[in-house]
Amino acid sequence: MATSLTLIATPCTDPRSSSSFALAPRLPPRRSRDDILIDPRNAAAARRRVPVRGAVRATTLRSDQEPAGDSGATTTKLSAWTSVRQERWEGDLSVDGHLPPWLNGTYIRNGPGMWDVGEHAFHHLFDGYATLVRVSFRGGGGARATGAHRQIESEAYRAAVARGRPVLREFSHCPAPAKSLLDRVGDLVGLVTGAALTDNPNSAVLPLGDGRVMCLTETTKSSVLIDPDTLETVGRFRYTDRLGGMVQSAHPIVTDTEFLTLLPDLVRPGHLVVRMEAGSNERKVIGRVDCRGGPSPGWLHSFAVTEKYVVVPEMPLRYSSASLLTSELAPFYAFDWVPASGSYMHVMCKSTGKTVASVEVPPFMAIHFINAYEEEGDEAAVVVDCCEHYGDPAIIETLVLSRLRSLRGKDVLPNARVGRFRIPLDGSPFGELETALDPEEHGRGMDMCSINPARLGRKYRYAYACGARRPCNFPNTLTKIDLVEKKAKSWHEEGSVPSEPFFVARPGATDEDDGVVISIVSSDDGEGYALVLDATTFEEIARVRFPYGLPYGFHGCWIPATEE
Ligand SMILES: CC1=C(/C=C/C(C)=C\C=C\C(C)=C\C=C\C=C(C)\C=C\C=O)C(C)(C)CCC1
Ligand SMILES: [Fe+2]
Repeated sequence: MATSLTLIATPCTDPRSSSSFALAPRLPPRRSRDDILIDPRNAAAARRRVPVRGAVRATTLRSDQEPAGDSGATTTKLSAWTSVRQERWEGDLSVDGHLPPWLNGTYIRNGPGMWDVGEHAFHHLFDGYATLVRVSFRGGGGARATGAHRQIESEAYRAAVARGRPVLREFSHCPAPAKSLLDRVGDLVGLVTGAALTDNPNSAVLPLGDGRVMCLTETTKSSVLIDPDTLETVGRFRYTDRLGGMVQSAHPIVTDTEFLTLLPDLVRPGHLVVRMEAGSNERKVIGRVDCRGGPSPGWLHSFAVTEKYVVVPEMPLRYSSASLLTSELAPFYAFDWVPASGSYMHVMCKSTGKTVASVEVPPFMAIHFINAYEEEGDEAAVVVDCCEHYGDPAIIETLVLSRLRSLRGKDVLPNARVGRFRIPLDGSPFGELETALDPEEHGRGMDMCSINPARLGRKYRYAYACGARRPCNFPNTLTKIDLVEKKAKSWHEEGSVPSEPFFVARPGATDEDDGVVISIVSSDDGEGYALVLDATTFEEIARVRFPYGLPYGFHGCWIPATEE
């Protein structure tokens, strides 16, 4: 079996695009299925898996360690959990349906699209090397769009490709300890300084207020800038402050003027709340929240803000400092589940840095916060919504790749709901956690959410998220949640895996749901397309098709076209 991962340039001439190319890693052949020849010149053939003369040979990187499949896992053409087959591609996309004439700009999605390197197959969804997918809409409602995908060239990715195996610590993967004493000293230095941790920025993609576009995940060093047109990795985002910190939230809150984020303190459990002005690389501390439980801060993938406050969650799934500093896996990979440590919500005033509320709340488990807002009056409070997994960290294990591949159609997705916290601002010691709407409305699946950004930190009505049509092992619907009527509408197609529904507002819109929702879908028959839904009716209005299936990805963003 070929194990070399040397990158080889393989020119790819696509008559529909003058700038198409592919750079395919030399990869081990698949064992379980036929190799696939993808030729962007013949999308239909690629979809039917018909080899095309002169096509770019791009071998699929599917893991050999896939368990003996059931539920059709061995026969499906679904590409969601399969490594992207080429390092990059770019070309024209065909549109089925009618795009709104005002849709003029670029949608980019980030996510872990490559889970295999050399002989090594990653174990967990979160481990994959970052793959960007772009769809550019030209406005005017035309029947064409352009698209691309490209790997982010982090140090973790480049080193893995060069060495034919992962070199840095990924979510569920710790590199084997060095053999020589000298190398072991080097390893220790790497662990203590954070140099041994990944910089693979596979979670979010964020247009900053100054026009730069950042991709990142949970390590501070994973912040990189990319070119939104070419998807090229521009380079690491260098913070010019001296705040350091090994980890950060993967979801900074970015507006035209600022970038707010949280830096967990693993040594003295707490979080620094920091702000960076648009155009700057310097984070400044707003304040510090001390954790109330221990022994380390609660995992903080995302958080929420209101107009005046930053809400800092503290849940019992806590960073395992030992795991991050010794490169050994904890019970939940990088985390420990410590239910006795309690669950808390802290509220910090953005302008003074003072903690105005710190309450104990019922146990919770949330990866993604949806939004938050202030309620005024006699019973002033902060309301915070999240995708809540009933205080159970089982969702982490649900996202192991072998389970995603082999348990399709089995009803093993843990229940989730829209959890709504009420944090009183009158000094009361406790906050409430209730279910915002009957979870049956969205099939008891709930994650990967977006809102109209104009409602950020304000009272709002609609959230878009992935829900469930059971039986399923992964969220498989796109769902619009009406938090006032407490109802949901869903899009679903049997066997398809849609990624985060991302809301894009119509320019000039005043209604909260006036716009479209974009999601990238990996379909059961092996196709990959951007689905565009009318956000008001939640009806499908267009599919923008890639000539090959796409891997699952996490979060998207929208960059409006600039006036020419
Ligand atoms: C989490 C830590 C690390 C790495 C994290 C990475 C690389 C990615 C995390 C991605 C996440 C949390 C994605 C969440 C997706 C949730 C889904 C799809 C939910 C579906 C539910 O139904 C480090 C940097 C390795 C170490 C610190 C912790
Ligand atoms: Fe996320």
